[in-house]
Amino acid sequence: MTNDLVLRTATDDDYAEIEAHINRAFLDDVDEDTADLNRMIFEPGRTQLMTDAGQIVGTGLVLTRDLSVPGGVVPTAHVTGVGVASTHRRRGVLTALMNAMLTEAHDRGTEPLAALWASEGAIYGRYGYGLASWRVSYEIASGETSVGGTTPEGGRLRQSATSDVLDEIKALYDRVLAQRPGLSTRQGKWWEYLTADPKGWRRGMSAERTVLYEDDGGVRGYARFRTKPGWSKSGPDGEIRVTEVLAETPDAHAALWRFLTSVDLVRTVKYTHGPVDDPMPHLVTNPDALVGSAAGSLWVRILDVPGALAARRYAAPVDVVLEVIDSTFSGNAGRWRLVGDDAKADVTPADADADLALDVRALGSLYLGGVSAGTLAAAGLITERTPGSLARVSTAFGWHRAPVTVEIF
Ligand SMILES: CC(=O)SCCNC(=O)CCNC(=O)[C@H](O)C(C)(C)COP(=O)(O)OP(=O)(O)OC[C@H]1O[C@@H](n2cnc3c(N)ncnc32)[C@H](O)[C@@H]1OP(=O)(O)O
Repeated sequence: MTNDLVLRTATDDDYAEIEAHINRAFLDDVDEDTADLNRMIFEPGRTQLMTDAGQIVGTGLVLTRDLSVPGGVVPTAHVTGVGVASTHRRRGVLTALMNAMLTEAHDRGTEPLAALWASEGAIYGRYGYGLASWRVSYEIASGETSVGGTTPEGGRLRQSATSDVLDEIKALYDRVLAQRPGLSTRQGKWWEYLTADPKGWRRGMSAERTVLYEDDGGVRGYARFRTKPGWSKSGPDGEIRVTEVLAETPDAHAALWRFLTSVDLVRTVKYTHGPVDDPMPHLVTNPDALVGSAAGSLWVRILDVPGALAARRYAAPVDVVLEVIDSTFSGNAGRWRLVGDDAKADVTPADADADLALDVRALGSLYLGGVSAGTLAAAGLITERTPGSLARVSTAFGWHRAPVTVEIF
C-alpha cells in the first residue's frame, strides 16, 4: 500500500460518497430511493473506509444483527458493502478493511460470529470465513407440475400488500427463526427496510405482494412475491418471482406452494432461497418440472471460539477436545474441550490431547449444522487424531433442519 492511503472509521457525512462508491464497485448507478433506504441501516461507527488523498477508495460495512444457529440466536457482525475502487485493486485494501472490521467486532466482546454473502467464493476463506450454508434455486414450469394434496379444512389463503400484514408476518418470521439456523433477526428498522419495495429493487417485476396461510390457530406461513405478465405465441407466459416463503407447518408450506404454482397466466415460478432440505421435490406431482441448483450462501467467521461453541446446541451428546488454528485471533487458537447436548454446552481450555484438529475456517463451515465434519475431513480440512471422534462430531454438529439464509444482506 502507498503512504497516501488512510484507513479510518466513517462518519455520517461520508454517507453519499460511500453509496456512490459501493454502486460503482458493483457496476451500478446510485438510485435515489434505494440510497435513502440504505441510509436507514447505515452504521457509520462500524463502517471502515480506505481513502486516497481524501477520496474513498475502499469500503467495508458491518450491520449489527443476530443470527439463528442450532438451538439459539447469536449476535453476529453482518459484513457487507465491501468494495475497492478498480484503480486500487490488488494492493491489500480489502485485507486492511477486513482486518479492521473483524478486529472491531472481536474487540466488542459481544459478537462471537461474523457472517457475509460473498460476491465471489474465492475471496473470504483467507480471512477465516468458512462456507456454512447452501441455497437451492428453483425454476418451476408451473404448467407441467402441481403441488399434490389438498388444503385441510379450516385452512385458507389471504392475499395482501406486504405493508398491510407486516405485524402478522413479523411474528411468524420470529417463530420460524427459532426453529431454523441461518436466519438474521429483523429488529426495529429491518422490516421497514426490507419491505419498503422501491422501484429500483423490482427489476421489471410488479410491486411486492404477500399471501398468508392461516388456520383456526392463526397465521402459519406466508410467501412474499412479485409477478410479471408475459405472452408467447402459444399464449400466456407470466412469471412469479418469490422473495421468501416461510412456514411453520407442513400444511402451510404445501398450501403456499400450491398457490404459487397455480396462479392463472403464470408459466414460470422462480425462487432462489430454498433450504437443501426443502420438501418441494417430494410435494410436486412431477419433480422433473423443478429445475433446481444449489450454490453456497452464508460464510461464517468465528470470532470467539469458546463463546460460539457454547452458544449453540448439539444434535447428540458430545465430549470432545478440538485443536483450533487461528492465525489472526490468538485467543481462539489452542485446545478446547466441548461438552454439550441438545440443552446445554460448556467449553473450557483443555490440557488433554486433541481428538480433532481444524482451522477456524472449517469450524465456521461446521457451525450452522449444514456442513458435515466428515465432508470437511474428506476435503483435508479436519484431522482426526482419536479414531471414532470424527463420526461423533459429525453427528453432534449436525442439526435436524438445514440452515437457510433467505435474505442477501
Ligand atoms: C461481503 C461483500 O460485500 S462481498 C462483495 C465484494 N465486492 C465486490 O465483489 C466488488 C468488486 N470487487 C472489489 O471491490 C475488489 O476486487 C475486492 C473487494 C473483491 C478485492 O479487493 P482488493 O483490495 O483488490 O483485495 P486485496 O488486494 O486486499 O486482496 C487480498 C487477497 O485476496 C485476493 N483476491 C482479491 N479479490 C479476489 C477475487 N475477486 N477473487 C480471488 N481472489 C481475490 C487477492 O489476490 C489477495 O490474495 P493474496 O492475499 O493471496 O495476495
